[in-house]
Amino acid sequence: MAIVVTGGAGYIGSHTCIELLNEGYEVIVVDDLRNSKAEALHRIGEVTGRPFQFYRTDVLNEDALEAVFAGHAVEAVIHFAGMKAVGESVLLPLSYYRNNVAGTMALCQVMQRHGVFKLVFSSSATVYGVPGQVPISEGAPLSAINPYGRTKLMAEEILRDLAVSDPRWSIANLRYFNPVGAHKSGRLGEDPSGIPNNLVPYMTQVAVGKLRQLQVFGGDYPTPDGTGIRDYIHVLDLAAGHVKALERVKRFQGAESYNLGTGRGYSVLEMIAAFGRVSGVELPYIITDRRPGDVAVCYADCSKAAAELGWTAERGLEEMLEDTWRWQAQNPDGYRADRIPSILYGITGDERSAAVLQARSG
Ligand SMILES: NC(=O)c1ccc[n+]([C@@H]2O[C@H](COP(=O)([O-])OP(=O)(O)OC[C@H]3O[C@@H](n4cnc5c(N)ncnc54)[C@H](O)[C@@H]3O)[C@@H](O)[C@H]2O)c1
Ligand SMILES: O=c1ccn([C@@H]2O[C@H](COP(=O)(O)OP(=O)(O)O[C@H]3O[C@H](CO)[C@H](O)[C@H](O)[C@H]3O)[C@@H](O)[C@H]2O)c(=O)[nH]1
Repeated sequence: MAIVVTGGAGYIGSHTCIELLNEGYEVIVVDDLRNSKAEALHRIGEVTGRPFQFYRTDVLNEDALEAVFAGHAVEAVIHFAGMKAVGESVLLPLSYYRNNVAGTMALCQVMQRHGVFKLVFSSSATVYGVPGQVPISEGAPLSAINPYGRTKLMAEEILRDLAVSDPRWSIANLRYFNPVGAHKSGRLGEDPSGIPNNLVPYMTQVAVGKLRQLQVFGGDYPTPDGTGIRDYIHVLDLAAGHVKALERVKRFQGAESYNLGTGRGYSVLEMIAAFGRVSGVELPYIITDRRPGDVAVCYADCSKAAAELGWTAERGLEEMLEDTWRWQAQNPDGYRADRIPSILYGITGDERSAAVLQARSG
């Protein structure tokens, strides 16, 4: 039985594919590569030494998805495919609702037609809006303050309705806090297109000289040093959390939500200091105005994931930054400078349709 991983070429998806392959799962990646490179797929094969299937298609293309499900005995789906930039979602709300909400609906419709009812969904701590208290537990009030957040909230609600409508569904909504870090090999990591929105990729691009200096958004928050506090979690811990959630959806019915974080918050200035210790690079920074929409403090209560998934994050901040730094230093241009994937993979035919590709190591 196989696991379909939508968005498996992306940052969190690629690390999760590695974890799944290492655990002996059969993996089928569905990704249209709108925000990733086929090179990431090659590297999954390289570090695991295991083959997997890749279909280059948009999850909104139901005919292509049908072909994927018709061609394999699919046991469950992990649905990462989605767009994730808050600022972009304000400018392109229709694209965000279409991709993140309609895409999730299209996927569920195809799953239902093929009798596949186990789903692990990529949600976000953004569904807590401005948290009333920390640590945030899953029972906290939900709200969203931008279109991206609303897409995640709507998708979660649709999935809850689906689970109520038919007891065959088992769905885990995983609410990630702040994913950072990279694979230990230095071969896979986060490869943002354009100027990064998020703190850690911005820091590492300043450190390699691609960006001039870091702007610290706000020095007057009600926190010990005045800067924003977040719960950063290693992408390898997140990946392990997906495997645990997959095991869990095999054993329960309904829809459940789980926080995936460490339960520990760090301020921006603490992040800069820790990065300096790990990399030896003193980052130039300037404290500027607050970024609109940012909250002061956000960290998770992860006790539900510990109790029900048997999962806790194991890696600390320095390990997260060390691994990110290794990836950035070894790949200053991300996946771009490497092999030409279209030749390597022999992508044929209409790339928008489901071209079946066999990704192999070496
Ligand atoms: N990285 C974060 O900070 C964060 C935090 C919380 C939640 N999430 C969610 O986790 C998921 C994965 O995030 P990521 O950081 O790995 O992002 P990413 O952009 O690196 O990966 C997403 C992948 O999905 C693919 N994709 C997007 N839309 C698609 C579509 N319609 N059809 C097929 N493929 C499509 C992209 O090409 C990309 O490979 C997203 O749903 C995101 O919203 C991310
Ligand atoms: O250049 C930067 C970038 C960020 N920050 C600060 O660093 C902290 C972390 O910011 P990120 O942009 O890395 O992460 P966010 O917490 O803002 O948001 C991330 O986590 C959220 C969930 O908590 C959502 O999932 C969202 O999509 C995702 O980008 C914040 O205090 C922010 O103000 C800076 O000071 N300078």
